[in-house]
Amino acid sequence: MDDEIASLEDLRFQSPLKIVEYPDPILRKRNKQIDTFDENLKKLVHEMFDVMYKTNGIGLAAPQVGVNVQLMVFNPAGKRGEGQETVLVNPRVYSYSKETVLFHEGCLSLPRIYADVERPESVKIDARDVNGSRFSVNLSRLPARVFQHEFDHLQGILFFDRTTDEFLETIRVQLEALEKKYEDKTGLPSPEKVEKKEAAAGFGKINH
Ligand SMILES: CSCC[C@H](NC=O)C(=O)N[C@@H](C)C(=O)N[C@@H](CO)C(=O)O
Ligand SMILES: [Fe+2]
Repeated sequence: MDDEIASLEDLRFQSPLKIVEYPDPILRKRNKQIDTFDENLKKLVHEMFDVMYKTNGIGLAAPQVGVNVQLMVFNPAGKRGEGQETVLVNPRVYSYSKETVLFHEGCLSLPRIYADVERPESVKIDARDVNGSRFSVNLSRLPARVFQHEFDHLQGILFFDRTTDEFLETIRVQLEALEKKYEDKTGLPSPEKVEKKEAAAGFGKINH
């Protein structure tokens, strides 16, 4: 676990939030712990839900909007006013179920790309809420799936890092198109290429 604490500067953001797409290096950076529970954090959370709903998401991690801190929001219903909105600050996993399930997953940072990803069916976590109060919760089914997808973002892992090389071949063209889009937009070489997956995957070894 990364114990570095985010400064006020690290928590600064620009409205309206925009989704950061692969292969932007922001998605692979370390995400710092939050210990400032103020109005700025509440505004960031509110705007994260806004952009998540607007882009047809069901979960969003702070690095996906360019803020490298340990924060995620999700609502498996995907609509404001429906389902349950969850905000997790500095989440930690206590345990994963042995039972795993496959799910067809998409990512707002990899538009229109989907993959079957195997993950534990349920997970026990603890976290702080937006006011800084600690709580524990057991998640299963879709909430557990979304949590694990967002928790990966907080470790710099993208869902295609968890697929087989054979599957990767089937989405290579789409990943390369995103790499070209990044190069055209920034004038910089893509910081990672799909064929260099092994070297570029996150900043830690994937455990399951
Ligand atoms: C199944 S976990 C997906 C979480 C992801 N969050 C951030 O990247 C996300 O919201 N992805 C969307 C593409 C998504 O899953 N949208 C839903 C509802 O439109 C879908 O079924 O595609
Ligand atoms: Fe994602």
